[in-house]
Amino acid sequence: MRKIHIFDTTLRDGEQSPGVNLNTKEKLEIAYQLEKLGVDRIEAGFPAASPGDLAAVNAVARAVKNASVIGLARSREQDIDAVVEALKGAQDPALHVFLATSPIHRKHKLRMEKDQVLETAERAIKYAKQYFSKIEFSAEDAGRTELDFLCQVTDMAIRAGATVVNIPDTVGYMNPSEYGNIFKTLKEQVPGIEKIQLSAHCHDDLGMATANALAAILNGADQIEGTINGIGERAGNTAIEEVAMALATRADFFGATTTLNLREIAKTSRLVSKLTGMIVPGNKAIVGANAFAHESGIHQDGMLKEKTTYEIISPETIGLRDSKLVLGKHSGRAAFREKLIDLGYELDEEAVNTAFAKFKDLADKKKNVMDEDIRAMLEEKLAESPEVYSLETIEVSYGNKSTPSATIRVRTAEGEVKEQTAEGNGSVDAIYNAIDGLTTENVELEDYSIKSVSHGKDALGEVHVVLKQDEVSAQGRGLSTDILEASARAYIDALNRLIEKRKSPGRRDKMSLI
Ligand SMILES: CC(=O)SCCNC(=O)CCNC(=O)[C@H](O)C(C)(C)COP(=O)(O)OP(=O)(O)OC[C@H]1O[C@@H](n2cnc3c(N)ncnc32)[C@H](O)[C@@H]1OP(=O)(O)O
Ligand SMILES: CC(C)C(=O)C(=O)O
Ligand SMILES: [Mg+2]
Repeated sequence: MRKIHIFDTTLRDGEQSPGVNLNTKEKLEIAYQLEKLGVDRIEAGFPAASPGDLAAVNAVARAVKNASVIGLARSREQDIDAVVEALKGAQDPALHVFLATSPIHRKHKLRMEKDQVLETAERAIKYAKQYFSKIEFSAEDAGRTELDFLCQVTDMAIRAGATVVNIPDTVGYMNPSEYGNIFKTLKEQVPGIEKIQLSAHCHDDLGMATANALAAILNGADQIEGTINGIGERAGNTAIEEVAMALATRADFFGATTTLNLREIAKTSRLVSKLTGMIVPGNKAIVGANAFAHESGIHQDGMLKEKTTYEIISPETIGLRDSKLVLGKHSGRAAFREKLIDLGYELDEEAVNTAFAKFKDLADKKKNVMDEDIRAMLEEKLAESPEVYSLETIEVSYGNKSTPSATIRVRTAEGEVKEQTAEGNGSVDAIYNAIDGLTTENVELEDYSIKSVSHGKDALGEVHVVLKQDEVSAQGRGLSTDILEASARAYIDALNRLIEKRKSPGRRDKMSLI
């Protein structure tokens, strides 16, 4: 299999992401992790950009032992000198020098004719040659450069002494067949091309950075440049983890491989996200939180039977522990049953069905049903003692300039529906006054507490109350995504238990599974 070299530019192009600024310590931490990941080349920064970046590149250059360390420079002597300075102490230093070649860049940015571009780049490469044996030349905006001129530029770079020629799609304008064709043409038409490595550097403006990089590989590219998590200027660069996993997963198709230690991918992604502050979207290929998560019942059932039904990569390959079955409104019984086993509950089929129906109700109200939600739902008391009152509906009116009121409708054990409206000094007080008005019980609220069962705005709220009547007290619990409903449920639960206790005084409260 052909080996594809991985040129990591997380610390240079990745750092060009708006809002990202890595200090020396952070660059070093990422560089050490990139070494563990096994990238071949690390572009550590642009030393001419600032004394701080020069110092950071120098720290990386001195620290890294198992990858070549590279600094970027314009085709200007002072930039090249800054790279020479920054790479002092590097075990395997290399220069990356660039000049734009496309008509748009020549005319508007550089204000140079074609021959001036050729001369300037040639002069820079030859100047650098006295300091570096390894020089990569990039024809910036190669994607929008006339193909015959790009052949001329590549020829010049090889003759001047470049060891790698990079073909950047600087503005992410290419599609895979066009970009692949550039590599094919250069391979066919430029003399001496076999003496150097051809490199691909893609941007994701049209979402094709990885596809374009793979097309380059299919057409002879020896090196892929990219960043971890695909961060970088504007929409970012080719994500290295995507290329590495595409080659590993579809070796049958690409016939090429990297020497990356794939098990370090997840860790590297997390570190880069943490230090750059660039959050990885949940649906990001390979490293997104959902890349190995399955939510829908049919998929979960398939996964439980055989993982390859819905996973083309095993999470262990990139250093994750396992796939996740996420319970939500699309989940089915198979995944729910599995979750119950995971959480340590043994329920018979009927209990599973009852719990599953409750779970579906909850999933309609809540985006993510967490383990804590399921535990709380399962441990909610069984209607073991007959419910004297059960909550039918609740309506609360609250305004900071008006008196809160609540209308509660309950059903009695005999099937009678009763409704009562009451006011209170707060919403919960109004609810409790309305419930009091529905019953003939004279109870005292001894304790009230509320807590969130899981996390997030839609977390389940759990209310505990203790009611007292003639020295007998009972506690009740209510659970809902709405705290007022949870409050009403807790009060009615305690009321039912109090009535039950009065009827059979020796009996203890018992919580049990559904
Ligand atoms: C596609 C890429 O990712 S390229 C890399 C982008 N990275 C950076 O720009 C790194 C951070 N940059 C910087 O700190 C600054 O831009 C510096 C220090 C490099 C230069 O700063 P300044 O001297 O103030 O120049 P400024 O940034 O305003 O303009 C860039 C100049 O470089 C010229 N230039 C651009 N690319 C090149 C090149 N490859 N070779 C030679 N000159 C170039 C421009 O034409 C412009 O020249 P002009 O001032 O004569 O018009
Ligand atoms: C410096 C070059 C390689 C670059 O980042 C680009 O053209 O996108
Ligand atoms: Mg770039």
